[in-house]
Amino acid sequence: MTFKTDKEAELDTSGDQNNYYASLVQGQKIARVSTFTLESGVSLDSVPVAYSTWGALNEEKHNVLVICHALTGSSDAVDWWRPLIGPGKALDYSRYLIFCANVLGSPYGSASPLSMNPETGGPYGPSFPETTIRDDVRMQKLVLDTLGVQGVAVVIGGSMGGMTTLEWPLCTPPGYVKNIVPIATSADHGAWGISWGETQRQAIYSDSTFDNGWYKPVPEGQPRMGLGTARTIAMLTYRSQGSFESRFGRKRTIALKSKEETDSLPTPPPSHRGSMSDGTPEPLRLSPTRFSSQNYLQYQANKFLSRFDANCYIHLTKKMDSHDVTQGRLPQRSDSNLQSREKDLQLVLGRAPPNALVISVESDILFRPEQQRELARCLPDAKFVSIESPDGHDGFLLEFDTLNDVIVSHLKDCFPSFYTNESECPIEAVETHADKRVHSVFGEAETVDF
Ligand SMILES: CC(=O)SCCNC(=O)CCNC(=O)[C@H](O)C(C)(C)COP(=O)(O)OP(=O)(O)OC[C@H]1O[C@@H](n2cnc3c(N)ncnc32)[C@H](O)[C@@H]1OP(=O)(O)O
Ligand SMILES: N[C@@H](CCO)C(=O)O
Repeated sequence: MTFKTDKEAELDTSGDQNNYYASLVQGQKIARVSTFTLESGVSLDSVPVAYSTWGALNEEKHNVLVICHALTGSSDAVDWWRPLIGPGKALDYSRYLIFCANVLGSPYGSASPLSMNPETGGPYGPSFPETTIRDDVRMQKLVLDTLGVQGVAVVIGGSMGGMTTLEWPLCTPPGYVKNIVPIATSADHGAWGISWGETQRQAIYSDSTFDNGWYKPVPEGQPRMGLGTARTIAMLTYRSQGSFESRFGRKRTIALKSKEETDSLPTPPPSHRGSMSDGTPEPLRLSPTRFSSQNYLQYQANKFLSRFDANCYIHLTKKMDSHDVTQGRLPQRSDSNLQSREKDLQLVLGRAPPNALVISVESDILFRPEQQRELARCLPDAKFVSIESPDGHDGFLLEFDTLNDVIVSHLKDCFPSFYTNESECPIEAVETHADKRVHSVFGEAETVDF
């Protein structure tokens, strides 16, 4: 199938054969947009957009549920929201066509720093142009057009995915999106969020192997120290002090180190070692005792290094920094006619559909509950739900039961016609790979070899 018109998507199965990270994602498809002009004015040609779908379109082609992934997610929502997906669940592919696309700049299959730059024949690397949340929405809408979609029932997403969720009704024709569920997100990325992102980027820049972004872009070529440190910093913002204390407290563990790693440990001078009771220096331990929380962070860093790319990480954190729903959407005003922040937000978000469900995680220190309360006040007739969770920001990826209950009940209220018969799947031909997945097991590994 080929489209000659600019800015239409062509369905394609080739993807980018050289992208290792995209090969980690199961069952996704690729659409290719012939020409796309980014908000920055830069044009890209033959732009791949990786996406996954579950379920089928109804006759009116408007039973679409769009999921927007977070910073390091992929189009495979089953990978990170599995307990919410399935018949009778919040993301019910027997009632909706569920669509989730990978954002621009992510390593999981859409155009990114890993893509080939046609001008050089090599990967874009750090020269990949900046993209915005609005670019993602406009791009994903083109893919929906190609799939024949006439309208979207609801857009749901958390964190960066919540930013995308907010932009969907603002970047598409009025009435195209009927409802939104922004979770653990904000109307703009404030100084706090920008600064955490900058701290993580600085960790990457300071790694000597980063080479201004021109490292070999496969897991082995990564600026490992920098990206690993960025992830450990990020993990602290995704969780909470309470969850760290209750999970790890002062528990200790033995870090199993390789002989090479142990041999390369610097030998501290005797004055820096502890003392034995007779005053002689404490002997060096070859397997130093570590706190369990240190091990956990190291483990998370290593896990991340095997699945994410540093240039993509920098790109996506900058994309989040660009998020501001009011940007370019407010009338020109003189200084004497300035409005309050809330009035400005009401003006812009007033264009979103009514009855949004805004969800907050009460212990979130990154996207703070007051930011979601503000959204709920400024979106027309919105509802606000706070989820009790000790897990901080990542609560939106962990509190499955509560999320499921509040979203199901909300969708039943908003779209009763999709729920007329509880016992039957209104769409028979349901194609999904959701059922074939193995549930991931979260557990404690107190002694980890890395
Ligand atoms: C193809 C792709 O990869 S797509 C992208 C997938 N990822 C995403 O979509 C991003 C969103 N997901 C996330 O951010 C995370 O996965 C979350 C929030 C959903 C869950 O985080 P997790 O890291 O799985 O949870 P948690 O914090 O409980 O950590 C569990 C892991 O830490 C390990 N762990 C726990 N305690 C310790 C410790 N003291 N020391 C070392 N390791 C430990 C566990 O063994 C477990 O290991 P495993 O992941 O290999 O099973
Ligand atoms: N844990 C999530 C948090 C970002 O919101 C991620 O890595 O994408």
